Amino acid sequence: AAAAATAVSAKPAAAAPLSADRSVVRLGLPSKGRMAELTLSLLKSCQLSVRQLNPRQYTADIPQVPNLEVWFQRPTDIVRKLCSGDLDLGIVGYDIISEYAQGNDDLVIIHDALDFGHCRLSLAVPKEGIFDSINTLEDLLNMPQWTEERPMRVVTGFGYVGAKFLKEKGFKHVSFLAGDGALESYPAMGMADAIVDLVSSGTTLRENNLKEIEGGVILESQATLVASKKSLNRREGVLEISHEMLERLEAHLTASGKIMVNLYIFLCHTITPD
Ligand SMILES: Nc1ncnc2c1ncn2[C@@H]1O[C@H](COP(=O)(O)OP(=O)(O)OP(=O)(O)O)[C@@H](O)[C@H]1O
Ligand SMILES: O=P(O)(O)OC[C@H]1O[C@H](OP(=O)(O)OP(=O)(O)O)[C@H](O)[C@@H]1O
Repeated sequence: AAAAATAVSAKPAAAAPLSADRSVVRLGLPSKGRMAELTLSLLKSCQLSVRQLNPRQYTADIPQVPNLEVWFQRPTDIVRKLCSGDLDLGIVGYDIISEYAQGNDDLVIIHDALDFGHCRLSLAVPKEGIFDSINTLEDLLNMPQWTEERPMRVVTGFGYVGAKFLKEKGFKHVSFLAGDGALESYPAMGMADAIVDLVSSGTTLRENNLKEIEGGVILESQATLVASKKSLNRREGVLEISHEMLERLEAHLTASGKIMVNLYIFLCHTITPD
């Protein structure tokens, strides 16, 4: 068990050397969860239909793009595998990149607004009790309740960005508890004072008697196309495939009235050395 524990690190994978024994380009797509189907339908709208022979297989292809392998992975693993050099491109939410790449500068977002998976990562507290008159981050920061012995207990699946945000905002007495889901239940169970979680419609917060506070949005997220800079610079075909995907995404999103926010591109000359 000790050996296993040392093999698993909370830190992002260090930028790995590019594996030379692979000539095919790899794109990671979400294998399940709310992003999975939306990703496939966006690609389909861009005439980039993914062909998966068997729904239990994790690999597929896009006939219009030769030399590209699609790998279905959990979003967190897409980011980890981009960092380790085992994927070259991926489609994932910006929230997941922020949390799991942890500033790894090998990752580059080449399209930051694919127009689905919109949500925000937000700090929320109970509507009532000691939080009755707490409406801003400053109110929360100035609450006398938080001390070294009794810190504000925050439950989240976003320990890295959550802690970074609160530290930057001047919170000193905070402890974090990791949770995977149904985080909105923790305050009512007496296990946490606040939560840092994704919010979209706000219904889940409301139904659990929680509220967001002014200044408490940590980040805004939607689906993005992300690449390994090393792959873009050095693996044959990655730049061309990125270009092709971006052109098709741009054509589709522009036709549906969306503005391209960040065509990182292009690309050809602007990728900085890794
Ligand atoms: N309520 C929401 N509305 C819109 N997009 C969301 C919402 N919640 C999450 N997302 C986006 O969808 C992504 C995947 O969320 P989802 O809950 O499906 O995760 P998952 O891959 O099934 O993992 P897990 O089940 O472990 O949470 C998130 O990283 C985020 O970018
Ligand atoms: O603002 P809303 O539209 O209500 O959406 C917010 C909820 O959506 C996500 O949970 P999800 O449905 O993925 O379930 P989970 O709690 O198991 O992660 C998120 O973690 C919130 O709980």
